[in-house]
Amino acid sequence: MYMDYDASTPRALATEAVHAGREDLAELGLHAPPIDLSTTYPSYDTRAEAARIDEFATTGARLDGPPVYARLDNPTTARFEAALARLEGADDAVAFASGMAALTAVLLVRASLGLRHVVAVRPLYGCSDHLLNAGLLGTEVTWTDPAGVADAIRPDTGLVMVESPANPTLAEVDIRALAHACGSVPLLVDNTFATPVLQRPVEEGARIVLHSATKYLGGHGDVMGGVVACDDEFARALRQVRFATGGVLHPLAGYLLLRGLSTLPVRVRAASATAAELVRRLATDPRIARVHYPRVGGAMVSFEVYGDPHDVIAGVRLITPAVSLGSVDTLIQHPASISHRIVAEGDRRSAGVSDRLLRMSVGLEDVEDLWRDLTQALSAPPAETVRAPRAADDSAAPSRPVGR
Ligand code: MET
Repeated sequence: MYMDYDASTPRALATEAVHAGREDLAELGLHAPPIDLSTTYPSYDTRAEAARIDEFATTGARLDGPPVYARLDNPTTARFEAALARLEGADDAVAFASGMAALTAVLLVRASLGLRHVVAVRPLYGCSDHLLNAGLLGTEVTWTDPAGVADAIRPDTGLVMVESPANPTLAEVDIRALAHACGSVPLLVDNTFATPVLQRPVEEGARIVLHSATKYLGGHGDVMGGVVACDDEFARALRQVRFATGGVLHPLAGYLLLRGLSTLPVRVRAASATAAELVRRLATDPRIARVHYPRVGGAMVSFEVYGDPHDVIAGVRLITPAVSLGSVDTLIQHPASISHRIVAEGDRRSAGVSDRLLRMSVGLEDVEDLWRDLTQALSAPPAETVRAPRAADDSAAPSRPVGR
């Protein structure tokens, strides 16, 4: 299985993005990474397989040779994991079926050690907030601000969790200071919005970096996945949980995510430049009450409108009104209605997620086209009708307005 890397020759992020996880391809006589769709792997030596299964159950270490069964490991996904770990400056990475499956595995690793208490800073992505707050996995959460983290830590605290820049307000924390405040408790940073192009939390003392790979890592809105970059010890524990609970990434998704990484630096930089220009224009627009944009930069922009945010969503024509982010095209959504709907209203508001807040994921379109669409949507009269979605096989039919 692929894992070769000579750490004595450090390379720039842009170089790693196109080469990490692929170093053996030329020797294999390949250019594109191979996709291994096997669910099982043959062996004529059952005693040897039993020994390998024992080894995995004991250590969680990646096996030499074929993975026995696809729930243990996959060579295509392993390339993506190796590449993402390299970009994040981590020892290793473990991929999952979604970001929520990845967060679940992290919580289970800690809970299995009896460390069921989590300290977390709001806002987090709405479903992360819900997973912690509802205690679905037997965990208990204490919400605090960054300054309160050290005091909130208890003997049974297994994790401190933050998202920076946070979904959807783009609030940031000082990761280095927070890692210091955590002491020996692992700090998890959700780095989905910044990506390793703009921020590498491991270098600032975080032990665990979480991504919804569905977003910038995939980059094209066509693959769902999650990944955790961390040290070797934590990665082994995550692999054991992944084997036991089954939230594996499909190898085709592993292939697409590896391909996505190769353009990650250019996509993030180009979209960030456009986002920064839109922020400049929004900041002086009289229809906008407040613009949120993080110091670290990036392609996410949030803003509060004086008017009805639902009218803006109904008014866009080039920009796609949809949840999610990190794709090549620009998306806009209303967090209080969608991404953070599951968070109780009071918790949402106290975390700074106002009902007038809109969250935009800036894509790779021309900035003037985006500005034209945004500015006409901001001026749109109150929407009395909404467009019905068109069926895929119905493209010739006119869209039918539907009463609200
Ligand atoms: C199911 S709603 C959210 C999807 C995604 N995590 C987002 O924040 O847009």
